[in-house]
Amino acid sequence: MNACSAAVALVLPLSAEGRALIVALGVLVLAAEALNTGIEAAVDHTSSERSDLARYAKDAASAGVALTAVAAGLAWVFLIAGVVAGSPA
Ligand SMILES: Nc1ncnc2c1ncn2[C@@H]1O[C@H](COP(=O)(O)OP(=O)(O)OP(=O)(O)O)[C@@H](O)[C@H]1O
Repeated sequence: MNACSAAVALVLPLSAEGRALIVALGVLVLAAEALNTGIEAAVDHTSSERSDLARYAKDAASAGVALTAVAAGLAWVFLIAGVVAGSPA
């Protein structure tokens, strides 16, 4: 998904800043996914029992990933709107 996003950003007539934003947000999503994976592993290592704290930790980490993906999606919306409007994006 990130590779597709970066490839499309390179093909579309975006400014260097627009391309940098898309690539940087893609890397941020990967970083958030890595942190989420680490938190899931740490929680599972700590205990295999179900608990509210474990659920909170995993859900918060997962929400962090979702928020970075939303940020990347919003950046795409604004950049595409700029391309459609003919203004430099
Ligand atoms: N130890 C736990 N206690 C309470 N809720 C949990 C726990 N582990 C996971 N959950 C809940 O399940 C959701 C999915 O977690 P996760 O992706 O780790 O899968 P899982 O429930 O551990 O099952 P599986 O490992 O079989 O896929 C979490 O976002 C959280 O809401």
